[in-house]
Amino acid sequence: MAAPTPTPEPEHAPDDPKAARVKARAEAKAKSAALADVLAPVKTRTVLAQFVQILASAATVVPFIGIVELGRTLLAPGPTDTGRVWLVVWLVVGGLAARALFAFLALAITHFADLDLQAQLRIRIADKLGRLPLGWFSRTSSGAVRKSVQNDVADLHYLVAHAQVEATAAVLSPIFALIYCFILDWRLGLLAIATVPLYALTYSYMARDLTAEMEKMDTGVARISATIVEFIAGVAVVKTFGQTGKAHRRFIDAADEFNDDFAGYMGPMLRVQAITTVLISAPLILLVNLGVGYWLVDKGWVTPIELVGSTLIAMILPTALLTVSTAVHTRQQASAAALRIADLLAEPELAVPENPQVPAGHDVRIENVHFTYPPRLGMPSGVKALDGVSVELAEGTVTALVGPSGSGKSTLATLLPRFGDPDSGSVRIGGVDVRDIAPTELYRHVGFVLQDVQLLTMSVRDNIRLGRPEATEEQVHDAARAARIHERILELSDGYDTVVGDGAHFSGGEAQRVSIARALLADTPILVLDEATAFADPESEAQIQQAIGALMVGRTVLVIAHRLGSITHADNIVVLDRGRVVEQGRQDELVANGGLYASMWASYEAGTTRQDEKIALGAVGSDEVAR
Ligand SMILES: Nc1ncnc2c1ncn2[C@@H]1O[C@H](COP(=O)(O)OP(=O)(O)OP(=O)(O)O)[C@@H](O)[C@H]1O
Repeated sequence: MAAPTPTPEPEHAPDDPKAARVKARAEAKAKSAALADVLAPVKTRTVLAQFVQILASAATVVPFIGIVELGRTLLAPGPTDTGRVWLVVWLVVGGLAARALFAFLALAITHFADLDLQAQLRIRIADKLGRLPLGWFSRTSSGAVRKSVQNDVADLHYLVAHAQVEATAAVLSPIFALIYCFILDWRLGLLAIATVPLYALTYSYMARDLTAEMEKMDTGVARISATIVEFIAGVAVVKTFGQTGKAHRRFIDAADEFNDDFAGYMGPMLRVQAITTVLISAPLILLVNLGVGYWLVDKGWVTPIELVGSTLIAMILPTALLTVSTAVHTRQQASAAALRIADLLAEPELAVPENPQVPAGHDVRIENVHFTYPPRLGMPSGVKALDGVSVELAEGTVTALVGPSGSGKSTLATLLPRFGDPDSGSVRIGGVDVRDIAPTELYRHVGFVLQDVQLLTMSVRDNIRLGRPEATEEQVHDAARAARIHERILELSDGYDTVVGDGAHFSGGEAQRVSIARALLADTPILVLDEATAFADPESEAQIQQAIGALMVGRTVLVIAHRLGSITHADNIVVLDRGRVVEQGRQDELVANGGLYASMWASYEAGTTRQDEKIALGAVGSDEVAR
């Protein structure tokens, strides 16, 4: 009898308040730790600024003392003691000046600290991006990366430059002033803060669930940012195919979701603010202080001038409390930003070998490789792309990877230049595991020309000699000639000096030939090639094929083949299906085998014949031919 299949545990126990609380606590702890880690480089300076702000806050109380002392002197019976009046006036002026000076100093310290921190973080992030595996970039949207580098780093500004100093001022200035109130009379001290406990209790009770709402809102902003970048990147295709409505949908969905999250946060937040602000509003404080204060004066426990002094102090409390709550809010926002930065900084880097080795030869041996893409939004379990693949590439031979879409061709090919490392199994070049080869050494051995051609905003010449900056003009021209792009470059306004994107606008096929020239010049003995010619017209395609032909000579080549016609002479054809090698061999062997390749070949030939017939009848345009 078959064993009963255990019921899988649900990933999240829904609506379990205890689990939710534990999770929330763990997240809050992670955020605090992330924030502390990100802010560590400026900690000493922010503490120093807070100390300076303590002095400024202490000076805040001097004008209040001055007012009471002035009142006492002026209202004292007999002639006015002008000497004492002047003394008090100078004291007040001195107090105000000291407060302004210390407050300025504190903010200057934090602003300079913030400038340094932003620069350091951007450098750390850029450095990190340089050490992440190339595969990370294809998994992560450029919108999310931009948000980390720009918005998240900038979100820390208010926290570092303002919030900590302002919160210190907001807490300590009233405390110093209140101490003075209590010195005047303990009843006046209590009266000044009479409405604060009510405010604090109401606020914390009403705002207890808002943190989660704010996080949702933050995630929403990241999602909108990512969809905008994706939408803009693909806008030409979208417009051409009249799919504006569909393509908008992802953005609209993200925006709608954000609207809901925003309303979910702002609605309760406004309610909290409206109710709690009344409890610390100036009229209510004035009413309580003057009403009860009149009674204290009437009883003879305090003098009217003391009541005026303490009432003025009570009036600064609302501003102070609002500053504190803004600082708390900013801290939450900055914590979320810090967590994203910390997450990015904690992404696993491409492991750099401690004792790097140099490959002895240029054969490639892929042994029992398994590879699973990490889980991501909407795909919690990850995708197993390679399932025990073994392939050997003899030195100087051409190996073609074929197989249905999604069979793992790109994943396998990009393991050679370490876009990612396999979960198990190994990729060896010249007998050395690619993980034991220093990255710079590896890229001297392995070059790649992929579908997504990246030309940088620099001169065409610099684009071509990216992998070999010391190349001479002649070598650059030779590579461009071999890649069938030299003539086209000479037609540009400034020839090889033309800057890509400014004066040089290449078609897809031309850009591909520039990247082939780049690979030719880099002259790596091993080459990973994606021979997609999707954008090319027949003439351009023929040129690309010639360029690729030039590129393949004398190298160990792994080519991802999309059109079987171009790889019939490959030394080995590896057929992948669902992450496994289902057959391999030469073209004639595989066709004779009658397996997956044979059926792919049959439909390829049938397609080509149909295309030829259509061309003969004049029924297709040139771009259709290219497809
Ligand atoms: N970045 C990624 N994150 C998650 N899954 C991925 C990622 N890239 C590819 N996959 C999945 O891994 C599997 C293999 O994909 P891969 O791109 O290697 O196949 P392919 O044969 O090159 O496909 P195609 O011919 O369409 O380019 C597919 O199921 C694919 O959906």
